[in-house]
Amino acid sequence: MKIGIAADHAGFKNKEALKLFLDEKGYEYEDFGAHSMDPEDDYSDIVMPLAVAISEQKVDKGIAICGSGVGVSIAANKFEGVRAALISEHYSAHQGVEHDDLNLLCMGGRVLGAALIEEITIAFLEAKFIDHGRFQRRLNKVKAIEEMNFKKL
Ligand SMILES: O=C(CO)[C@H](O)[C@H](O)[C@H](O)COP(=O)(O)O
Repeated sequence: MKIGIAADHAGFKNKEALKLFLDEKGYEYEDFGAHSMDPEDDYSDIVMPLAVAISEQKVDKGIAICGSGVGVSIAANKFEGVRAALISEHYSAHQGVEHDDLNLLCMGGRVLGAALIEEITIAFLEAKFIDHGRFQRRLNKVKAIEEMNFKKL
């Protein structure tokens, strides 16, 4: 599984800590930045390369952290094929993947502690989409909405 991670200035320290945790657990990942704590590393800029990689299926699952997790989730969901959600507890982290094929986990570095970020991350990474029945039907409807591309109407 190819994993990508990204964070703005507000999530930078969380991302660095999460990298150590992922190393310890044996996950391989690509760091899409930011690579320092520059306050001009805005969430929209830093999440874009990761969202593009997910959209182009170069990355299977992504993790994005900003101060609240709101900014990165809003920006990332503008990209085709990206299903980003702001998650702050264990249940939604795995249910989001199992039912909704969540592929970008967004978290708030100013909201969550390190232990919870780690627990949520593992739940998200270990979960698999249940690719049949009502979950597939609902996902197909979400994809159909995406394909309508309302801006062109
Ligand atoms: O949470 C965020 C967006 O939802 C951002 O990461 C920032 O934390 C937030 O906008 C606050 O920005 P600041 O320039 O660090 O005050």
